Parts: sequence; C-alpha cells; structure tokens
Amino acid sequence: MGDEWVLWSNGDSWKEMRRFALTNLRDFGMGKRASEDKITEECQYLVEGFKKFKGQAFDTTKPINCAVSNIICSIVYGSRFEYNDPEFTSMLNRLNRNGKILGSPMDDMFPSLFKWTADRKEFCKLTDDSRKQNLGIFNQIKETLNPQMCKGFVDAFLVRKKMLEESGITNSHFHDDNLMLTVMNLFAAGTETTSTTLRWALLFMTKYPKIQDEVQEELRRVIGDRQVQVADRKNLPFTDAVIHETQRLSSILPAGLPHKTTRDITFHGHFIKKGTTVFPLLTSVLHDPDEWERPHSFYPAHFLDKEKKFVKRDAFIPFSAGRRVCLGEGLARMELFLFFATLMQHFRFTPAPGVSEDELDLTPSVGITLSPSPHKLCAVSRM
Ligand code: HEM
Repeated sequence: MGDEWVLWSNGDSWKEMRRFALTNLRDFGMGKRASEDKITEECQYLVEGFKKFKGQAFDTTKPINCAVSNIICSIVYGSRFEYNDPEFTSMLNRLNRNGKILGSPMDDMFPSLFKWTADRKEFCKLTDDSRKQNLGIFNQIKETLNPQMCKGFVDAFLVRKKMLEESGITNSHFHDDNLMLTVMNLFAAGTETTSTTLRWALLFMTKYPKIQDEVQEELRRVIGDRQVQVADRKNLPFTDAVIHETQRLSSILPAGLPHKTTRDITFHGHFIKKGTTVFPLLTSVLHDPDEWERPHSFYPAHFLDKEKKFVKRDAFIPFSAGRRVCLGEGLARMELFLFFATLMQHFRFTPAPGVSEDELDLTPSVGITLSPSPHKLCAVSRM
C-alpha cells in the first residue's frame, strides 16, 4: 500500500484521532444500547430489501453493503440513507471500486510502480469525488450544528474544533484534513469488511445446508419469531460458533494492514531495521494447522467444547491485536451477530436454480478484502 494511503496515521495525530473516534463512536453508536438500536432498525430494512426478490436468485452485495454502511453513516453523519438514494449508491460504488484497486498486487507490493498506473489515476479521481461529496455533507451539517445536541461524529468533531479555535489553540489535530481523513477511513474500514464477512456467512450457509439447519433450529428454539438481541448471544453458542468460523476461514484481511517498525528490532531471531514495512499475515494464524483441527474446512466445532458450549480461541485474530487492533471490533461483532441471526430467522438460503451446493465456488476474489466470487443466492421467506 502506498505510504500516503496508510489507514489512519502515526504518532500524536493517530493517538488523538483514535482516542476521539473511540469516545465518540461510543457515544453515537458503539455504546451498546445505541448501536444495538441502530442495527436492529436496519435489520428490518435489510429483510425488506431481501424480500423484494421474492425468492428469486440475486446478488446479495448491494443490499448488504447498504445495510452495513448505514450503521457507520448514522454514527458518523447522524442519519441513514435510503438504499436507492443516488448520493448513497455513488458513495458505495466508489468505495467498492477503490477497494478493488487498493487490493491489487501492484499497489500492495510495488507502491512506487503503482504511482504510474492507470488504476492510480482512477483511484485519485474517485477519492477526490468522495472528498467533494463529504465536503457537501459537512457543509449541510455545519448549517444546522447545535453544540448542545450532537447527532454524530462529524458534529462532535466540528464542535471540538470550534471550541479549540475560540480558546486560541491553532495547532491542534482537530483540523479539516483530519476530519476528512477520519470520516473517509471510518466509512471505508467500517463498510467493506463487515459486509464481505456477512456475504461469506450466507454463502457458507447455502453451501452447507445441514449447518444452516442447525443454526435455524437453535434460533427457533431459543428466540422464536421475536427480534434477536445482543443479550441472546450467550444462549446461541452454535450461531456464535458459525460466525466465528466464517471469520476464521474467510480471513478477509489475509495480510492485515501494513505497519512500519518504529525502531530496530529482533523478532523470532530475525533482525528488522527501523522503518521497515511489515505485513502481519493474519491468515498464517487463522489457518495454522498447529492451532486448528481442520484449518481449511468450514468447521464450527472449532469454537465449541464437548458440551457444545462456545469456546474462545487465542488464535482467532481477524481483527489483529495489540495497540492498533481494529477500532471497530465491538461494533463489527454486534453487526455480524444481529444481521446474520435476523437473516437466518427470516430466510432459507439456497443456490440459484440449476446450481448445486457442491458447485458453489469458495474461491475468493481479491481486493482490499478477500470477498466471495460473484454469485447469486435465493432467499426464501420463512416467516
Ligand atoms: C468484520 C469486520 C472487520 C474486520 C475483520 C476488521 C479488521 C481490521 C484489521 C485486521 C485492522 C488492522 C489492525 C492493525 O493495524 O493491526 C483494522 C483496523 C481498523 N478498523 Fe477494522 N475490521 C472490521 C470492521 C471495522 C468497523 C465496523 C470499523 C468502524 C468503526 C473499523 C474500523 C477500523 C479502523 C479505524 C482501523 C484502524 C485502527 C488504527 O489504525 O488505529 N473496522 N480492522
């Protein structure tokens, strides 16, 4: 990844922005109740979106992207979008295309050559369009800004910026560039990852109908027809194990995000010079044959003990670990659980007519994340 695209930043600016994002995301959505309400509300829109296909085969990408993205939009901007709003769809289309470009081997491994490619030009144009669109949204937010009633992250940032300016502080990290960078990073980091994981989960359920049966049976027995809640998770060990196994096997960010060493270091006997770019290969842990009984199969029992109770595994690190661990882990886990369980309650997922379960292809398509190859599924209503 070219240096200037590194997610977030380093040093004091990173520290301050990460702290502010965590506090405010907690206030506007990552706090358990607020985000649960937002996701629950969005679950209903997603179910309606799926119902529109009346059991016919369709590509799940768009409705899932919209639902997931709406959670981050309501936290960041303070409101959600309709799935067919052109402002929203253009935002998502640019994000998807840039995800593909950023995941190309050229960008990841040869950033200096990437600078000269046509993809790079397209990437810059799309990023510029997103910036302009965000500027428009920020201006609208500024017009109605009420410091006593912040609706989302952007409001809170603008209020803090104004407060610092009024007290004469001119060199703070709360400037327009950091607002733009943070909002674009939250939007990118919070959409494609969770949405791709959900699409893998539905594909696995379609390919392995007996596992789908077991999830639906557990949901029927424990929840019935009512809306599933985060508090139900502890009573749904099989469903929880299926979600964890989806994240483990799909390993959507196989090489994590690149980091630079801040000093010379010897790691496992290898000397690494200060300033070296390091890729933490998450897949080497998520698929490690010394850690997992069936590293390359979809095997939810990895996360169940003999009594079929859920068990945590140390080698489960799809969100990475350490100081730079995914900032949105809590939110992502909540989204995955509520969206997945709700979809399982409402629909039976089957392959498109004429396609057998065996024919469903699990070869990933390479982009900034590893996503399922293009495919269609039928969502047959169960309620
Ligand atoms: C299934 C969903 C997700 C997965 C698998 C995932 C995974 C990751 C990984 C592996 C990293 C890199 C950590 C490192 O640098 O070592 C990361 C960073 C990050 N993620 Fe996530 N993520 C997910 C969802 C989200 C969501 C919903 C948000 C939105 C709030 C988010 C925001 C971020 C941010 C801001 C960073 C950069 C943190 C920093 O550098 O301080 N992620 N994520």
